[in-house]
Amino acid sequence: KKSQTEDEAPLPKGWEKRMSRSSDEPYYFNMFTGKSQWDRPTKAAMSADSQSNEPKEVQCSHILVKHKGSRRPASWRSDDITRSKEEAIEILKGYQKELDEASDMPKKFQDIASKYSDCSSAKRGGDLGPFRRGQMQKPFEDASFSLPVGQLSDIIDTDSGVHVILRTK
Ligand SMILES: Cn1nc(-c2ccccc2)cc1C(=O)N[C@H](Cc1nc2ccccc2[nH]1)C(=O)O
Repeated sequence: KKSQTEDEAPLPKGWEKRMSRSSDEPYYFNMFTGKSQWDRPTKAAMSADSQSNEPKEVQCSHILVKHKGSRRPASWRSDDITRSKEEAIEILKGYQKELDEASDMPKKFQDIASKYSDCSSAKRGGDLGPFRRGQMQKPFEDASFSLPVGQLSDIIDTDSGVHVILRTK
C-alpha cells in the first residue's frame, strides 16, 4: 500500500491531514475555522490575503423598530407594539435619512437609539457590546460581520423586528 504522505500533492494552505481514530480514515482539519471534513480540500483555508479574513468578534450598536409581527411585540417604550412591519420600515427609513444628513453620525445614532430603539440596549445608546458569530440572530450576525468599522447597515430584518446596525469595533 503506497504510503499516502510521500506521494500525495501538498494540501492547500491552512489545512492539516489527520487520521480518524474511529474509522481509520484520513480527514482534513481547517486550521482557520476549526472545522473538519472527510473530503480532501481543493482551496486554501484562508482567503488570498489572510488579513482580510473576518475578526473573531465585532462590536455593534443598533436601532430596532419592532412591529406587530415581532417575536416579542413589546419593549421599554411600549407594552403593546401594534405598528405594521411596513410602518416600522418607514420609521427606520426616516432615521436613516437623519443619519445620512448628520454631521456627527455616531452621536446622532446614539441619540436616536436611546430615544426610540425598541431594544433594551437603548439605555446604552444601542450598544450591544462585543459579540462573536453564533450569538445573534443570523441576519443580524451576517450584516454585522460584513460591515466595515464605522459603517451603517441597510435595513436588516430579524424575528425581533427591523434594525439599522452601526459597526463600532
Ligand atoms: C441581544 N441583546 N442585547 C441587549 C442588551 C445589550 C446591552 C445592554 C442591554 C441590553 C438586549 C438584547 C436583545 O435581544 N433585546 C431584544 C431585542 C433585540 N433583538 C435582537 C436581535 C439581534 C440583535 C439585537 C437584538 N435586540 C429585546 O429587548 O426585546
